[in-house]
Amino acid sequence: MLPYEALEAEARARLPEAVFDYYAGGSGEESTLADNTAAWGRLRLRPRVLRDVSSVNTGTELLGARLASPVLVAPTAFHSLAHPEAERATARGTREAGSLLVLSSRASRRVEDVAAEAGPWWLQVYVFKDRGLTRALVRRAVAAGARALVLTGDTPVVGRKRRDRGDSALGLPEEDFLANLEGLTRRELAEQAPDVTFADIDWLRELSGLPVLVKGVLRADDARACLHHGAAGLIVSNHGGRQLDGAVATAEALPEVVEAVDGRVPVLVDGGVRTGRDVLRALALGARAVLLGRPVLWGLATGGAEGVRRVLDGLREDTARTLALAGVPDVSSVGADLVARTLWR
Ligand SMILES: Cc1cc2nc3c(=O)[nH]c(=O)nc-3n(C[C@H](O)[C@H](O)[C@H](O)COP(=O)(O)O)c2cc1C
Ligand SMILES: CC(C)CC(=O)C(=O)O
Repeated sequence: MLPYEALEAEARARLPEAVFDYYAGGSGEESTLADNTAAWGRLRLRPRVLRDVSSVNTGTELLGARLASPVLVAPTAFHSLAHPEAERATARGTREAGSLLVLSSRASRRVEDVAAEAGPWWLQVYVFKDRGLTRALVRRAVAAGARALVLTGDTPVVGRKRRDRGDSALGLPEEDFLANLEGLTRRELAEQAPDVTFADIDWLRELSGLPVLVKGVLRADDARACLHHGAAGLIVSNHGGRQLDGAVATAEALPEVVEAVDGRVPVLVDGGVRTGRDVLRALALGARAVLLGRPVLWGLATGGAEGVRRVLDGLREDTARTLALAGVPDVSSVGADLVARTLWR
């Protein structure tokens, strides 16, 4: 079994079935979920030979943050389903690994408590129907030291997951569901705003004074519109195959977005990144960094903060070995020549 498969199997054995299915599952027929991993695997590599790789540097700088590798933690909801220390453990493991946490608006612990354990972190923003809830959360995140906001653009409504057994099967306590929605006592009021638009990028930037990245971009025209509204970075993502099923795999969408952005802001990518080879493929297609969703949840479920650290350290080591095998001594010198584009169609 590959290390990722073994980790997932261990998490599956530990978690209640409904929780595992909530984390692992995708929407619709799960075709995008399957495609994400498969699409990275289809990209063939073109290693360089006879380069001195006696020292390989995976260190990366991203919007002012120094990171041990170009791998970040993607925002995922409700970590208390995986571990009693929840997002506090995720934050600690991420910091110990020298990575950056993107904290979900749907975190099950208060942002202030998570921030106390975190290294550099960004807040993922869902715009709620009641924009006052979003405003209050953003203000708290700024006060607690968030360095950027990540507006998720692909979730005006929540995708229907085929393995969903309903909220009650998850057993998520009400206070965990509402952890960051101040004063809210009923779940219904925490609905996504279906009228979220590009103008909300401007709103969030003015409200917070922080750089705003947009997550969920899969097209060149949307990428250009985000830049027009002052986005400081883009994340090519299909939400791990949990929103519009049938949406293009992120490895396929990335080149189009990179081309449209033309180096003006960093482009990141997530979805099905599991190995150092996948990290190399993403960088070769022009991404500055990748984000990990489910692998971090499996690390948390199997080992708390230490489990999260192990997952991130493991991927950093795999990335370093991959770079050495590809003849690349420094992540910053990964270029488009590393992938065979003729086979990629
Ligand atoms: C259980 C789960 C919860 C998620 N919750 C959020 C969320 O609250 N906000 C968000 O922007 N994305 C959310 N995502 C999407 C991730 O940020 C990310 O795009 C995706 O998981 C990356 O794919 P991967 O899991 O294959 O690595 C969630 C994904 C999962 C699996
Ligand atoms: C509460 C949901 C909107 C969280 C999420 O983004 C997801 O489960 O994919």
